[in-house]
Amino acid sequence: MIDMDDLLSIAGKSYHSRLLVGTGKYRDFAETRAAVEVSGAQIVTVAIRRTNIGQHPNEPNLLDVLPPEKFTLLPNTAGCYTAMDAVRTLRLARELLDGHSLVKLEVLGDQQTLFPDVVATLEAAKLLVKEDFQVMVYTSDDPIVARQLEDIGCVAIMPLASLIGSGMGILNPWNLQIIIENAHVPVLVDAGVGTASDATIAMELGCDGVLMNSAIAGARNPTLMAQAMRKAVEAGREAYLAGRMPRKTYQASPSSPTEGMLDTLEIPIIK
Ligand SMILES: CC(=O)[C@@H](O)[C@H](O)COP(=O)(O)O
Repeated sequence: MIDMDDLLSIAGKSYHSRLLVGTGKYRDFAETRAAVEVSGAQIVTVAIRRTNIGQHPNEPNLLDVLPPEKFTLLPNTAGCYTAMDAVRTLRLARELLDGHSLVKLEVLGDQQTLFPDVVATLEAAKLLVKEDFQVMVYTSDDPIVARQLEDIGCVAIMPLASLIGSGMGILNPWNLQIIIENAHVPVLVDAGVGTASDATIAMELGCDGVLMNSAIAGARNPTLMAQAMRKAVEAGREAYLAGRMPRKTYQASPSSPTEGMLDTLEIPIIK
């Protein structure tokens, strides 16, 4: 049973779900809506430069299927390659969403890897925090950059598990662990989750949440995968809170007592 008091707290607001989902790559808005519903996600991220949330008044609007009264929208800067592009994109989002300030910043370094440009990310984060945005920030799994982003005032740090859309899972759990241990704001894995066990591992490591898009949207059955991801995040969180059995050295330990066992037959040594 889920502990209803175990809440994810971001920028002063609390959420029961620790799974955050993207809204891209689905066949249509109906499929997006179905997957988001089943995932149980309360925070959904929207690529402002790709998705219509009012920029094009005569086209289908994502907000009609994911109303802001029901979901916390997280406008993101997917497709931005400079700090200023990202800042301008989020200013537009704030206008379209009546002053909404919780955003996800990502500034990409190149079109091939979609790795974050951490220098530009730091620059954009500084500008956005100054403009009173509450910035959740996509970054590399570098603990030093994570600390610098937190020092700037970002409200959540979102290191990648692996390349966006790759589905390769968590490549560097050790770095993630350092980031988690040192952070004073929520840490959420973002990008690269491929299947349910990846999400569980992230949560077992102590992540506060997981953000994903491709693993659900790209599954053969997106709504079924959305359900699996919801359970995976919950299971990982529970395992983390329960605390795993000690794992000090790789050494066997008999499951039944060894005292009082019958003597074995003496085996002659063959020369
Ligand atoms: C960084 C970013 O924009 C993420 O929201 C990304 O879209 C999710 O990555 P996956 O598609 O790999 O889950």
